[in-house]
Amino acid sequence: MSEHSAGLRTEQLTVRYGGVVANSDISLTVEPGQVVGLIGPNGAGKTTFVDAVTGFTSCTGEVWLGDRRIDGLAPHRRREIGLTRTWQSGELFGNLTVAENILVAARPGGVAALGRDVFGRRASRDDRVVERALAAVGLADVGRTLARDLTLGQQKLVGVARALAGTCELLLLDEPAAGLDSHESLEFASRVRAIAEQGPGILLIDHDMSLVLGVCDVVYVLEFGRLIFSGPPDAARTDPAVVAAYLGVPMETADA
Ligand SMILES: Nc1ncnc2c1ncn2[C@@H]1O[C@H](COP(=O)(O)OP(=O)(O)OP(=O)(O)O)[C@@H](O)[C@H]1O
Repeated sequence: MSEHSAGLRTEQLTVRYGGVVANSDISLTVEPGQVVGLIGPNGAGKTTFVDAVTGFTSCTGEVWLGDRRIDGLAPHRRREIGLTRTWQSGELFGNLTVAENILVAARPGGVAALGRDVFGRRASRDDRVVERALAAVGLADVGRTLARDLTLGQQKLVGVARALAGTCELLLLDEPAAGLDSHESLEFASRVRAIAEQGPGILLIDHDMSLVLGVCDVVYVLEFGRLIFSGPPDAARTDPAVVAAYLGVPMETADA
């Protein structure tokens, strides 16, 4: 992670898939150190937004990381300058250790590179990358554990550590807590908050409303590709448009 993280800003980001406007004029900001939620019903366009920001789908409009406009950059260049993400299908490689799972994502050459020079001069630098990434998610001692031997909650955190390894200015988490029980989800939320406090802004997509509304500083709500709300989580809980589009009924505040 960088000590001086850069925020994310999009201006009128629009994605069309044929006749479907999956994202329409989305202007959104994630400041360094902020946790920002992006919520909405299935098919609202949340993953499309992450794909567009990270360069995996094309868009019109503008994407900025700090003072650098990045919407013309290839996905791997955006990753190199610190725009990192998790994937909805972000399973770990069960037969690899946690450290190997992290290095596979963090290093050019992937699994092959691990075999080539695991005993070489890059090894100590790799150790530091793994150490820092695991410390950031509060899992200092699991580097040598096989990924399949972790609890689901630990696996989710290693998925986040994998995204944090190397340069991370801005972290996009796409349904990172799917499948966690309420206790694990609370633990996950505190880790997300702790990561943001170390510098990077975080964009969090999840359907667990206790998690999102509990941990985020700001939330944006999408419906049919359009933003229908942006503001503090407590205002989202009772906003009529958000309730009608997504929540169904107003939600109590976290401390109610
Ligand atoms: N590659 C694609 N080609 C064509 N249409 C797509 C593609 N990806 C997504 N869509 C469409 O774009 C819209 C937004 O989908 P998206 O997956 O971004 O929604 P989402 O909010 O992430 O949904 P979920 O909560 O189910 O993950 C949907 O109508 C979807 O069918």
